[in-house]
This record gives sequence, C-alpha cells and structure tokens, in this order.
Amino acid sequence: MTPSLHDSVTELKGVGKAAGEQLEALGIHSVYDLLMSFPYRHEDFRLKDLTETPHNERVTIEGRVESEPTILFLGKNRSRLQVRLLAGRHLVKAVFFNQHYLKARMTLGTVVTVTGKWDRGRQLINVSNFHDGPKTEQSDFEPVYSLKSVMHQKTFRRFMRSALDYTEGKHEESLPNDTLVAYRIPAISEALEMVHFPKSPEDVKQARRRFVYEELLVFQLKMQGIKKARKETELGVVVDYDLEKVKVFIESLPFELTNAQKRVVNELCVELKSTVRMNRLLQGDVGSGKTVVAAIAIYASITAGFQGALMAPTEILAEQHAATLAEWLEPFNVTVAFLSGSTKAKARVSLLERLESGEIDLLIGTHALIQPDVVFKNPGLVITDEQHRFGVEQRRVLRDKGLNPNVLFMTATPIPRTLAITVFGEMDVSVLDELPAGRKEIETHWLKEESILPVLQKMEKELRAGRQAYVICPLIEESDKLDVQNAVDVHSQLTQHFKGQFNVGLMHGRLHSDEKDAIMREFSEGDIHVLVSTTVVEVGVNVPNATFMLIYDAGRFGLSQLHQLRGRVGRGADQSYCVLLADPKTDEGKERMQTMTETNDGFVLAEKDLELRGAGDFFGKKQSGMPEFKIADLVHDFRALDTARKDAEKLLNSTYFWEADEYKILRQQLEASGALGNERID
Ligand SMILES: Nc1ncnc2c1ncn2[C@@H]1O[C@H](COP(=O)(O)OP(=O)(O)OP(=O)(O)O)[C@@H](O)[C@H]1O
Repeated sequence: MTPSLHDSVTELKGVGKAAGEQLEALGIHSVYDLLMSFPYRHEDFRLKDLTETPHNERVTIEGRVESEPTILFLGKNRSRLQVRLLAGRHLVKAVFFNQHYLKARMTLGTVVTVTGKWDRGRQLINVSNFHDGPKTEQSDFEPVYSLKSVMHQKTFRRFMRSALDYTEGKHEESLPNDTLVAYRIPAISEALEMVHFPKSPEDVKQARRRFVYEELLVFQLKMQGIKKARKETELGVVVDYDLEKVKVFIESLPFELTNAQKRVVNELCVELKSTVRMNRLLQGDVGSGKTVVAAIAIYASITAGFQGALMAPTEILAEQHAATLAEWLEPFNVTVAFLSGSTKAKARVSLLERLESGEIDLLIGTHALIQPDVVFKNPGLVITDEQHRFGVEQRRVLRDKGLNPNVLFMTATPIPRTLAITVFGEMDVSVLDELPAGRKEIETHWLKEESILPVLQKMEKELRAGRQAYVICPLIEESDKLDVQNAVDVHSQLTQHFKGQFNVGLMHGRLHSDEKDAIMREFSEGDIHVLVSTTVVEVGVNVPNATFMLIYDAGRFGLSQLHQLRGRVGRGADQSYCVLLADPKTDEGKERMQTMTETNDGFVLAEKDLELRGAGDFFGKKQSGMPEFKIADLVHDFRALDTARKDAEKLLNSTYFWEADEYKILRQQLEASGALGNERID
C-alpha cells in the first residue's frame, strides 16, 4: 500500500496502539492531522554569551562540570540540585529543582548543555532544560506543542519526524506556483519541515506566513463562495417601490440626509429592486442616523405593497423605534404596530390576525417577532437592530421566516474591519461614516472616583441651562442584582443632592416594562432631569436634549461599550460632556481611559478594543459566531486577511480558478465545505 496522508497515525514507525490512543485524545487521527498540529511557540536553544545576556532572560549555555553536584532535599518529592559549570570564561551555578536523578549524569569534567533563566546578580541559571553532551547534538529551535500532558514533547516530535518521512513527496500543493513566487512563501513540504523542525526563527516566520495565508484564503473562498452562490441562486422578492412617494417622504423629514445616509439609502434601494435577496449589514457609528435609513427602506417596500418588520434587542429600544417610525410614517398612511413579550394575550391575537391579513404594514418589536406563530402576509424587508446581540441561530430563524424577505442587519457597534470581514463575511456591508452636520464633538474627561463633587457641579450647570443628564452606575460583573442595588444607592444620593431643584429618575433591568416605558417617556419629555441607570440605556436610546453623561467605574467597561454609552449624549446641536470615573490599576486600563478622552471615532476605538482585548472578547464569548482559526490570528494577521479577501474575490470571478489543475485542491476544499450548495458555515 502506498503511504497516504489519510492513513491512521498508527501506520507510522514507532507509533503503537498506546501512542495511537494518546494521539487520538489530542484529536489526532490521521497522519495529516498530525502534520497539521502546529506548535504554539518555539524554544530558542541557540548558545548565548553570558556577558551580553540581560538579567532574567532565558539562555542556553554549554559548560563543563567543575564541581560535584550537591543535593538538598526540601521535603517529599522536592529537591534542589546544584552544580558549577564552566562556560567559556564564566563559572556559573546551575540549579535544578526536583530533578536530583540528573546527578548521575554530571560527573566531573563532562560537558552538558543547559537552558534556563539567567540570574545575572547571582551568576546562576535556573535550569528548565538539560542535555548531557555538547550543544552540537541538539537543534537550535524546538517547537513546543499543546499536548495537555498527554505525552512528552520529545515523543511528539519523534512522531512528527516519522510523519514527515512517511509522507515525503506526497504533499499536494494547494497554492499555485505563481502565488508562492509572488508572496515569497514556501511550498507545502518545505513549510511543514520549517514549522516542525526549524533551523532559525526566520524559518518559523516564513512557514507561518504560508499557513496563515492558506487558511485565510480557504476561509475567504468559503465566505465569498456562499455570498456568490446566494446571489446567483437565491432569488429574493423584487421590491418595485414608488420612487416619487419615497422622495416625498424623504422631503417630509425634519432634516436633510447626510451624504452617507443618501449613499446607503441608494445602496439599499438598488438592492431592493433587484432579484438578489438582500443580506446586508449596516454599520454606523453612534448617532450617525441609522433609524431614518431603516425607515426609508421600509417605506420603500411598503409603497411596493410589502410589509416591513423591525426588530430591536431591548423593549426600550423597540418602543422608541415604534414611536419614531409611527411619527414619521403614519402621515403617509402606514399602519404601524408594536409587539413585545409583554403585549397582552388578547391584543396579541388581534394583532397577529391583522398582520396575517396584511392590514399591518410595519411591525416593530423585540424577539417576540420571531415566534413561530407570527406570520406575515407578504414580508418585503426585515430589519434587525443591534446585530451582534442576536445569536447566530436567531439570524437564521429570521432569515428563514416568510417568503425569502430581504434582510438588513443594523449595528451601532463599529466593528473592526477584520472582524467584519470574518464574522459577517458572507454579507454585504454598508457603512454610515458621517455624523449629521452641526454635531459638536463630545468633550470627554477621565477623573478619579474621589473627584465627584466638581463633576456634580458641572452637571448642575448643564441642568440649569435646561439640559438633561445620564448617570451610569457602578457595574458589578455577573450580578444584575448588585448592579440594581448600586443604581438604587446612587439614585437616592442624587435625589438628596438635587432635592427641590431637579427630578432624578431611576432605570434598571428589573423594572417592569410598563415602569421602564413610563420613566423613559418622562425623561424624553424632560420631566426627569437626571436619569440614573444601569447599562440598559446602552444602545439606541435617543434623547437629544441630554448633554451630560457620568459613568461610574468606567474601567470595567470595554471601549466599545463606553463609546455606546457616551453616544447617548451629543445627539443634538449642543455641546455635550462625558465624565469617566475610573481608577485603573493596570497600564492597559489607563491606556483605555486615555484613548476614550482622545477620540470620538467609534471605528478607531473598536480597533483599539480589539488590540487590547483580542478577538474572542470583542463580541463577548457566547454570541460571537466567531470562526476559529488554527493558526491565523485576526489581530495580527489583518494584512494577510485583506490580501486573502481580495485574492478570493478575484479567484471566484475567474474561469481559470474553476478549471485549472493547480486550483484543484482549493476547489475541493470549497466544495467540501458546502459553501457552494447554499449551506452556511455559522
Ligand atoms: N441627517 C440628519 N440630520 C440631522 N439629524 C439627524 C439626521 N439623521 C438622523 N438625525 C437625528 O440624529 C439622532 C440620531 O439618529 P439615530 O437615533 O438614528 O442614530 P443611530 O445611528 O441609531 O445611533 P445609535 O446607534 O447611537 O442609536 C436622531 O435624533 C435623529 O433624528
């Protein structure tokens, strides 16, 4: 039988049944799996000159044993072995913890190689790696794999060697030669050798470049393949809207659209009218005016005889949308209805009947909109606000609902480009990157917690000028109950402080939705002057007269979340202020607060957030829908991602890719992923 990559690892020399089971426990079944198990770091065993090695750095030295090793037993299974080594002109101490059995291998005069942390002051090496013999017999770089204590690194490397020898000459190259040459990346067999048995750090770097590019290219081919297949095969409803009516509606609005809004409205309208089913993400920075764009698109589809739906993640936000859209659209004979979990059973039944009969043109609500018994007569456009708060599964339910409606996802969280490409890679993206004219930049200050009095004075000044303020309460992770307690405390302190002058309201997630509505209404009508709240006001709340935002414990929030909170002010023409109270202990924490005071640009903050917190945390673990990469890292490999994205697009649109032999493997991977058959890889 000729050796193949798909053979079981037990075919390899030296891998018996027991080892096979151990590898199995690591998720490694075939020879290919083994080769594709990449090290997570490499150990540097190059000899170093001790005169030039800084304190606390890892070093490898070669030395002659100059003294009898001494052992000190420190208790059960604990020992300290010490020996003097002569390395060049240096006489150093080498210390080994819990390895007293090495004593026998260090007779006077033998040469050994040790690696460990260098204590410059004490001229001592705390040894973590020992080799009896001179350095020449050991390689300079050794990969370190994630083996979860299942087996020794050395054993694993031996199996890796067997695997490489076993498959020599059998690796099929998935990238065409031109690409290898153009990007100066090593071919597959060479790259595997370089990553598992590198001769220098440069080897590791070059090999890594290859695997990262390959992984991202395959990923991009899949994502874009899905998008392309959808456009070609999945026909959406054609929304043949009435342009004149839409224009009249736009003219009726109390403001002129920004250029970005005009551009996005155009993008949406073109797509609505086409047979392509819309699957689009609308990203806009806080306050950039997404709601009106949504309203125009919905109105357009209503003029063509379709129904619209708008879904928001919180009841407050859904209500606010309902109020705004009703105000704009009802004068144009649009019937707007609201549905949430707290809609009473009787009202719900009648609402569902009116929806199914087509009497309701636009349904606005929360998750309640995706219940199975909510049936539209003729849905043309479904919009969800705050995309990333909905799980992947909900996205699917929504998309599968009704007669293939067009779907628009809106998010107020600017998403770093790399993440947008990956998480929403199969969607089209529109961006609102301009704020309405006349907005003043929010002034942001970062203060220590004890500086509260001057902050309250400043707040009072704003209140006296007829403006309103938000106070966001200390956040206690994972404890909604304690958050509420904090809000209650802050509320009573401020009520006391402003007694007889200003009304202070309290808002938190545990209030009944009727109470929340009442408070929100009082705040937006100006009867409540200061709104003390937990983060429930984070998204979407729009009260343009509010100009002052105070955030307690700001250090506990992510940058994007702070930006969202801050975005509740600065929504009108007046100068607004945001005060962050925080006492961060770490440099990273300080840097985050500093960044907040320096920029109001959500996209810049999002990039920074990603850089500081990493991709996994950006969306929050659970709902991220983040694809997992074996080797690529979205924070550092964004350039490769961009290249891969462009290359994938070019390839999918060329006939050569679909026919040429050199793309056979990539094509096979694409087909195997199901991307072309309309199956999604969520
Ligand atoms: N072109 C415009 N000119 C002036 N004001 C506008 C314009 N577009 C929207 N607005 C107003 O700006 C405010 C913010 O708009 P909107 O609530 O749609 O923002 P958003 O993008 O949803 O932001 P967020 O995500 O922060 O809620 C609203 O009061 C809205 O009426």
